[in-house]
Amino acid sequence: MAIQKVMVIGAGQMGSGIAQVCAQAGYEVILNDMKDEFFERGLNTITKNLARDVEKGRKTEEEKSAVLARITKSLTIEDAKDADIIIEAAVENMDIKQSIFKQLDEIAPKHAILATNTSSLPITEIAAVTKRPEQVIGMHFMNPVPVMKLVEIIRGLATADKVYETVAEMTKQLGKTGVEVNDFPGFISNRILLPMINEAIYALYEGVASKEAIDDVMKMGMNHPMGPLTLADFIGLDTCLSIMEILHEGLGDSKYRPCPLLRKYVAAGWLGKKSGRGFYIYES
Ligand SMILES: CC(=O)CC(=O)SCCNC(=O)CCNC(=O)[C@H](O)C(C)(C)COP(=O)(O)OP(=O)(O)OC[C@H]1O[C@@H](n2cnc3c(N)ncnc32)[C@H](O)[C@@H]1OP(=O)(O)O
Ligand SMILES: NC(=O)C1=CN([C@@H]2O[C@H](COP(=O)(O)OP(=O)(O)OC[C@H]3O[C@@H](n4cnc5c(N)ncnc54)[C@H](OP(=O)(O)O)[C@@H]3O)[C@@H](O)[C@H]2O)C=CC1
Repeated sequence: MAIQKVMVIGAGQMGSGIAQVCAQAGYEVILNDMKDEFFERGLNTITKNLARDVEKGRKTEEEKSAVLARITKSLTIEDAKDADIIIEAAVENMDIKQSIFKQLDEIAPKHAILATNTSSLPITEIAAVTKRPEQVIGMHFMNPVPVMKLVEIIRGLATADKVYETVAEMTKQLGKTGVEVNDFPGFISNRILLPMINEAIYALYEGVASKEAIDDVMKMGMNHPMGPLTLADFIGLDTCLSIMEILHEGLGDSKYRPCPLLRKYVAAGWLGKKSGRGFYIYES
């Protein structure tokens, strides 16, 4: 199936990045969020990223305008009616994702693929609320989307081979590398990454070292580009907590219990970079 029109649901840090790389690859993109201000915030991020590319000589002003012209605003899920693929990047919450997929199943054309950028939720459970589970798949981009090469492509229990192949081909068109993964909580990326981040938070909670020291050890000692606490802030502490809860519940092992300090920060609204404060404080 030839994909021409892509709808992205959620214009947050991931949705805006996905919309940008799709538009850069020549796809027509419908970028959806619930409120105008959320869409505008997402478009603003895309515009800034493209402006930086122009500044650095990687794009011309005309190319920047052409990418932006391929992105259309949407504030209603009804706009899925003529999309070939919908990539959902709303918040990491099963009820919200199932409600979106139920509606998409009613609205989207029969041939349309319903993909989710979930970090950890079972694809099979999301697919189960639709009448087309064979057309539901995980397309897990990494943050920041315009920079990171990987897309984990996750097959749900019922995902058809043809759908997998179409998504693998689209991933290549986006200039990314797809890696095939089966449907288990956290897939590969977050099953390995998040316990490390959670352990770093435990180290802080138990007073083993300061946040800066913990980050320095992993940056300078292990050559990680960001320390784990900086990375947690970058991902979003709400998303980190959701992923740990899904690992804990889905794999049933106490080694995945979320650190109480992580829960406390999320309860306080300290969500990391996106809210201005997490382990560190950020200027807007
Ligand atoms: C939670 C999940 O489900 C899965 C996940 O995504 S987990 C998170 C995975 N991501 C990571 O682990 C990221 C780790 N961090 C990094 O790789 C790097 O710190 C980084 C790429 C984010 C920034 O790199 P850096 O060298 O520290 O900073 P900087 O020099 O400013 O940026 C490097 C390049 O990335 C670009 N960049 C940085 N942040 C960006 C952003 N948010 N959006 C777009 N481009 C960005 C910069 O423009 C720069 O490009 P050029 O060098 O070509 O101009
Ligand atoms: N952060 C990361 O590093 C990564 C995250 N992911 C996954 O991507 C998804 C999005 O995460 P991220 O971009 O960080 O989160 P953000 O909080 O930045 O963005 C989510 C966006 O979706 C909007 N939204 C919520 N519900 C709906 C809905 N029903 N319809 C349309 N839009 C909606 C939110 O609006 P509002 O602000 O009102 O809630 C917000 O604008 C999650 O599933 C996450 O697990 C995957 C890879 C990496």
